[in-house]
Amino acid sequence: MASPARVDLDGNPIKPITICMIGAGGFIGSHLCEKLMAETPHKVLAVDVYNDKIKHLLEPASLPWADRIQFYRINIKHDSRLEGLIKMADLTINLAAICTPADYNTRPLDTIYSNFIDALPVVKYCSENNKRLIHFSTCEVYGKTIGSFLPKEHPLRNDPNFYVLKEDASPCIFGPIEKQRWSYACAKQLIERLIYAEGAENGLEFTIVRPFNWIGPRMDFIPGIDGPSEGVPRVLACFSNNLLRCEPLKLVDGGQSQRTFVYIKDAIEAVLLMIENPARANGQIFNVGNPNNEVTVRQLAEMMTEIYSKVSGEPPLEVPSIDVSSKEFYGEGYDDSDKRIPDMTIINKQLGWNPKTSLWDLLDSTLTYQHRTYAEAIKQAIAKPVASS
Ligand SMILES: NC(=O)c1ccc[n+]([C@@H]2O[C@H](COP(=O)([O-])OP(=O)(O)OC[C@H]3O[C@@H](n4cnc5c(N)ncnc54)[C@H](O)[C@@H]3O)[C@@H](O)[C@H]2O)c1
Ligand SMILES: O=c1ccn([C@@H]2O[C@H](COP(=O)(O)OP(=O)(O)O[C@H]3OC[C@@H](O)[C@H](O)[C@H]3O)[C@@H](O)[C@H]2O)c(=O)[nH]1
Repeated sequence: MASPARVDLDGNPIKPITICMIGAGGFIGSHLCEKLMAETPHKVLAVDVYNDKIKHLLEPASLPWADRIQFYRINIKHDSRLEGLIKMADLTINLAAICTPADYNTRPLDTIYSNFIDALPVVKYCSENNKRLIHFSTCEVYGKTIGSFLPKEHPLRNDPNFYVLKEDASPCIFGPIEKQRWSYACAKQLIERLIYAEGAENGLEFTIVRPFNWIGPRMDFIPGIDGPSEGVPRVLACFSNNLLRCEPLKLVDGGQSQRTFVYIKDAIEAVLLMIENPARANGQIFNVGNPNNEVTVRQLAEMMTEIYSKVSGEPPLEVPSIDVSSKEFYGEGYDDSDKRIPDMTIINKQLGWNPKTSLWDLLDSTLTYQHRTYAEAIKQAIAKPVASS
């Protein structure tokens, strides 16, 4: 019996489309490709310089979706095939970016080029060819909260008007130019403004996504195992690496910054709704996060330590964390977002989406994955120098 036709939020049947996904080999791209292959009839032209995270979707040729996904090893900085792929597709999703904070102040030029200049042709080709674009921006475009400028004990710091981040109302507050941490946020803000202007002046159909710390399996890399030993990934991978190696977790400037974390699988549901409901998503900027999962970085470290001990069966370290200064950890020019609570009004109204997974549950499944994937390799890497001496 044929499976029932899939319908959108307004009850209309969903037609299969072709998606040009740029940055498909990254963390978010790999989960989005998985979802599209397993649960939809859509085709994906997967563009990236790497494909390790989607290899399991590309091989063997007997996979049920083999004729619906094709990988193109393309650096969008300089490859004339890009326009052709955008023309072949109904929708382009641009995920490509340098997006790890350790790069923002140490490789500021690459960061600005990657997040602004390299995204320009993608926007231009979509606009000129009347193709829909879903562009990945960031919650970092909000920068610091208004409340962060009030004295520590000021009562208005507890007023949501001073910290909740709203797509259509909140200002974007960055530090001075020498704090190059904000070069990423600034480049992302300018490409958002350009896309918005293409919509206003030339009718580009666009959706902008502002992810609020999406985390889960396959995020970044474990230094010395599947990435450079001196590399500094985002916090989930940094802390996972410390836990796997039985080293104290490093709390930058005391771990006082606050974040809300959302499970990648919840967030991907929101992206699928955007893909399949263009009438509700076009012209919108969406916060995608989980306002209920807020912790300080210190609390995150404590929670991950407890969960990892349960998952691995190893007792927690006697000294589970140490404080490091941001200058020591990231170098000159680092700065930080103090607090990130997404307002959910727009995504609720347009797409009826809400995140489901608690921080405890998402860390439990993610750390189970990290342990299963890396514990043995770390053990061998640690044993190596001893064995060869
Ligand atoms: N993960 C999050 O919580 C988060 C938060 C805010 C914003 N974002 C945004 O979402 C997008 C995806 O993030 P992610 O977490 O999957 O990062 P990621 O680094 O895992 O993925 C980015 C992918 O883009 C590819 N890429 C970069 N430059 C390229 C180029 N010139 N040509 C071809 N491919 C290129 C990389 O190889 C990588 O596979 C980024 O734009 C990022 O700024 C993510
Ligand atoms: O080992 C570590 C790593 C990180 N941290 C802290 O943990 C917090 C989170 O750091 P992450 O590296 O995950 O990145 P951030 O949340 O600061 O920014 C991220 O969020 C939005 C996206 O656009 C980007 O993926 C990235 O810029 C920061 O306060 C950082 O200083 C530690 O205390 N210890």
